[in-house]
Amino acid sequence: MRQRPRLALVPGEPAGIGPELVVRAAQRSWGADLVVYGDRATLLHAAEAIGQPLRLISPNDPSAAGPGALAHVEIPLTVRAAFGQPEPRNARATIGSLETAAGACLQGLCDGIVTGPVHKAAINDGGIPYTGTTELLAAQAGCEVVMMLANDIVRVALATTHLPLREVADAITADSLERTLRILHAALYHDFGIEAPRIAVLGLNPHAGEDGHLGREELDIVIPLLDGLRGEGWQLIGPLPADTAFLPSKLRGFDAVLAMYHDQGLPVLKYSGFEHAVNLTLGLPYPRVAVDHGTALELAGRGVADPSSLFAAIDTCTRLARNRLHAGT
Ligand SMILES: NC(=O)C1=CN([C@@H]2O[C@H](COP(=O)(O)OP(=O)(O)OC[C@H]3O[C@@H](n4cnc5c(N)ncnc54)[C@H](O)[C@@H]3O)[C@@H](O)[C@H]2O)C=CC1
Ligand SMILES: NCC(=O)COP(=O)(O)O
Repeated sequence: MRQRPRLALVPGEPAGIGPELVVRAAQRSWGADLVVYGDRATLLHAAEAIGQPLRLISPNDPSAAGPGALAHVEIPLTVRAAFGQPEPRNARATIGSLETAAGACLQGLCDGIVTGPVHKAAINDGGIPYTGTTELLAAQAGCEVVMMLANDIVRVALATTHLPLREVADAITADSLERTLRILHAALYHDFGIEAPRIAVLGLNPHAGEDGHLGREELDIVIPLLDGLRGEGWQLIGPLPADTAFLPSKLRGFDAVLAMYHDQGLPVLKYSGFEHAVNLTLGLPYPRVAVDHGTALELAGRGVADPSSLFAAIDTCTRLARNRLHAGT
C-alpha cells in the first residue's frame, strides 16, 4: 500500500489557464506525488510564457520530481494550442486526458484526480457531447455522483447540475433527490469525518413554495422525503427558502447545503470565496477535486491567473486520498 497518495493532474482546456496553473503547481512541494496527463508542448509553452521552469519526467517514479518538475503522461493534441483560442480539433485529446487519468484511478495506479477547467462549448464543437467532467467521470465509472463545491465557509451540493433551467423541475423527483442525499450523506460521513451530518435542503420555489401557493414540489416531493429520512435518524433541515438559507448565522448550523440547481447554490459559494473554493465529485470510487473556476481564456498565457483554487484542489484531494488509503477503501 502506498503511504503517500499519487494524484493524477489534468490541465483541462489547452488554450485556457489550466496549463499555466499546472506549471505553478509544479513549483511547489505537495503532500502527494503528482502525475500530469496532458500535451508536453502545451505545458512547456505555458511555462515559457509565464517565465517558470518546467521539467517533465517519466511517470514511473513521480516521487523523484522536485520543484520545477512533474511526472508526465503524454496525451498529444491534434493541433498546437494557441492561448485564448480553443480548437475543436483538440476536443478528443482534452477528453482523452480526463479519461486516461480517471482510468488510472479506476485501475489503482493513482489515488485521486485533480482537474483544471474544460471549455464545454469547444468540446461540443469538436463533436463530442459533453455537459461537464462530473457527468463524464460518472459515466466512465458507471456510478451516480453528486457535485459539491466547497470553501472554508460553506459546502454546496447540487440536486441537478448542467441542465437547462427549463428541465430542472422535472428532473427533481423523490427518487433522484433521495439518491443525491444518500451520496452526500455518505461522503460527509466517510470522506469528511462528520459523524452526524447536518444537511440543509433548499426549496425549489420562491419561499420554498409558500405552502403550495408558489409551487407544489416542496409539499409533494421534498417534505415527505425528508420526513422519511429523518426517520432513519438523519439531521435534515428544510426545505428552506433559498434566499435566506445562506445567512451566516444559519450556515453555522449546517455541514452542507443541498441546492436544487446550479445557479441557486454556486453564486453564493463563489461570492463567499471564489479563490479558495473547489469542486468535488462525490460518489466516485476515487476522490475527484477540480478548480471552481472556468477556462478564463482572456487571461491565458499572461501569467496573471490566480492558482489558489488549483492549489486548494490538490490539498483537498490529497487529504481525501490519504484518508481512503489509511481506511483501506
Ligand atoms: N471546472 C470547470 O471545468 C469549469 C469550466 N467552466 C467553463 O469555462 C468556460 C468559461 O466560463 P466563465 O463562465 O467565463 O467562467 P470563468 O471562471 O472562466 O471566468 C469568470 C471570471 O473569473 C475570472 N477568473 C476565472 N478564473 C480565474 C483565475 N484563476 N484567476 C483570476 N481570474 C479568474 C475570469 O477572468 C472571468 O472574469 C466555459 O466554457 C465554462 O463552461 C466554468 C466553470 C468551471
Ligand atoms: N459549474 C461547475 C462546472 O462547470 C464544472 O463542472 P465539471 O466540469 O467539473 O462537471
